[in-house]
Amino acid sequence: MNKQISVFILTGFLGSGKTTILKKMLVHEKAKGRKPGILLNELGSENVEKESFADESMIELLNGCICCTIQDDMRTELTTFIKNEENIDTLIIEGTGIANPEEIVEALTHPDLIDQVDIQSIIGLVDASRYLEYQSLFQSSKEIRVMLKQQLTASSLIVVNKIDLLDERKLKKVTNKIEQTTSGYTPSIVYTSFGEVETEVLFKKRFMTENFDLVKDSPKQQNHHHHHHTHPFQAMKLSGFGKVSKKDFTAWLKSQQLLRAKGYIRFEEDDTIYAFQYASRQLEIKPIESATSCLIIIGTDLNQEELKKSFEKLQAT
Ligand SMILES: Nc1nc2c(ncn2[C@@H]2O[C@H](COP(=O)(O)OP(=O)(O)OP(=O)(O)O)[C@@H](O)[C@H]2O)c(=O)[nH]1
Repeated sequence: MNKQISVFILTGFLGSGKTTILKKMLVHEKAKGRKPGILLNELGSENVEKESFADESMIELLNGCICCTIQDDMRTELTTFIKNEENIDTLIIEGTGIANPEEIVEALTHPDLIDQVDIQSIIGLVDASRYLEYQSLFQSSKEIRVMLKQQLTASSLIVVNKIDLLDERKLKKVTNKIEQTTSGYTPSIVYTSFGEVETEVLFKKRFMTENFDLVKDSPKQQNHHHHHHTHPFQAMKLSGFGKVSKKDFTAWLKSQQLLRAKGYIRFEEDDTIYAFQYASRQLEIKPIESATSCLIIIGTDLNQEELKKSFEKLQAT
């Protein structure tokens, strides 16, 4: 397999400190002798911070959020970037303040891209000085609260930033609120100002993507897969499988606890290879010219061994 680029995703509401932390990460990577690249996404037609990154290897995605509308753009841009900038070791993605990080994971786990990147962590920034206001029924909107929840529950590390701007009593309230929002997700939380987080904490690998090759992973070798319990939001890829029945596959997808599945597949019913998308419990298929079968699953607390076993059974029947 070719070299994989380590990817960090920075998320957090407007002004929470994403750019501040991004700059620190760039300094750290360079000091370690690694070459970082950055992907900046802006809602507007111009990136006002561009000047600060004039010397960096950079992709800019303007005029929209990395959501469904420009996800394809992001994937194409990334694929070209990876091809042209062979010496990049680390890629740091800063979403817009209103991006849902799951959409970024979605683009990175596209079957054509997943093997080239290694998602390390989703770092969620919180502006401690304004968090209570954003959570208040009176001072903010439902959209803001929903978005903050999406950002925090998808994060593998939460950085509570700007603690210089509030007292201990208020910080305690912020902590309680975050714990309430993320209950059941258990991401790690650190407290800081100006994004001063120890690099071991910041750069720790917290997002897991497991690869299962059904041809190579004979039953005897299965114990090679480690079980990581760092964060429940994760991805897995299955490859090396043959045709399956379309009916069984659809039923199987619906019987599993998944957020999302996608990939390339051949059905017993005909000889075509299809690109498929499974979201909101709906399966969509589209014939394509050529591809190697693979199945990518994204979810929380996936029982990967069980999923793999039950999918293997599907093939045998
Ligand atoms: N007082 C204080 N200011 C901070 C802290 N961290 C960042 N700032 C300032 O807050 C402002 C916004 O920080 P950025 O890092 O640009 O935030 P961002 O999340 O990238 O903002 P957007 O680009 O709007 O999404 C800047 O002026 C920073 O210098 C902090 O811990 N305390």
